[in-house]
Amino acid sequence: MAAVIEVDALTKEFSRPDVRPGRFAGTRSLFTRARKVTRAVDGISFRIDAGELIGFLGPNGAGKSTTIKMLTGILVPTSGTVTVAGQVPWRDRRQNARTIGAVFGQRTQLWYDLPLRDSFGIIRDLYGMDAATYRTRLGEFTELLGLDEFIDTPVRSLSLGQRMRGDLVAAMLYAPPILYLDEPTVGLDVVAKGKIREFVAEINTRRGTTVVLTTHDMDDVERLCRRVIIIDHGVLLYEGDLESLKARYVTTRDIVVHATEFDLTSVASPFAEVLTAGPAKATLRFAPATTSTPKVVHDLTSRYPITDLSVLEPDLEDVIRQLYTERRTG
Ligand SMILES: Nc1ncnc2c1ncn2[C@@H]1O[C@H](COP(=O)(O)OP(=O)(O)OP(=O)(O)O)[C@@H](O)[C@H]1O
Repeated sequence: MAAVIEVDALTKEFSRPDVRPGRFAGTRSLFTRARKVTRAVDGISFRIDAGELIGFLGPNGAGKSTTIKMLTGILVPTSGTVTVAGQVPWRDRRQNARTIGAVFGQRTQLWYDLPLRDSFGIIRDLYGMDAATYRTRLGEFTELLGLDEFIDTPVRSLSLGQRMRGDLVAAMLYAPPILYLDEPTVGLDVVAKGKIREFVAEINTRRGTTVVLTTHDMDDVERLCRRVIIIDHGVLLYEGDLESLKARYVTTRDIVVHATEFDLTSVASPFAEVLTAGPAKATLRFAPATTSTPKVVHDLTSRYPITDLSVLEPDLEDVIRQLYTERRTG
């Protein structure tokens, strides 16, 4: 696969006058040249292939928005390079605007007083779309996202979930090959979240749109992303498969067994440690690095009349927390 986004040693510093508290606090900055520099992004490099749906993660203040702003051409880097579909985003802004779509969860790009339908019409004209393509695409998106009920309602009267769906359509109408989504499900109910996830998965698989998804919602990540980039304090912590990340940080797995006609209180296994054991249910822990799941399952089911069994999935939130902690203390 060819890389569609290439980021190399990317750095962004923000600098502002350093006003210190004191007797002349208010006037000090007029007379000194002292400036306070924040390095929001600190030399990160990564590649995103065409057609990927990648999670871009990090705690608050990690530098995610600053990075996305450089990828979309809103901010100019202090140093380092970015190419998006062969262009330098802040230099080729006009061309870049056709290459990318962007949705920022916290604010809308739609016209507040207009119904969605009129906003979409403006986008059609801005991007010079032909009538047939526009009609087909809008029809397809309307159906996917269930826009019918509110497409003629002014944006200011829409609920957050409805508005988000409108924003997604607006970003995808002209079929940009790359879509940036910044917290697209924040504050939404389960139904609206589900619709948005379905839409994102659909455009990624069916149209091959490359999607860069920033989110604090680990459900979004689990459901949508195979690969993730994780940053903290402007530094790259991880770039790779979600599964490998879990494998690296999850050193133990828990298995829960149930029995209806047998007392599990004294359950034991040479391959796992018993965490809790009651008459009908027991939880055991094993190390996947040395013992395979089938081995533990086979051992338990061959020796006990087990009626139900489940291996607990590692919690992504725990994995990521561990990654942040390791970096801060290590
Ligand atoms: N215009 C600016 N001027 C000064 N500092 C800034 C500016 N924009 C961002 N920062 C600082 O840069 C750092 C990274 O901010 P950024 O918004 O990129 O983080 P984030 O990962 O998007 O966080 P969140 O998840 O909270 O949105 C923060 O310390 C922030 O205060």
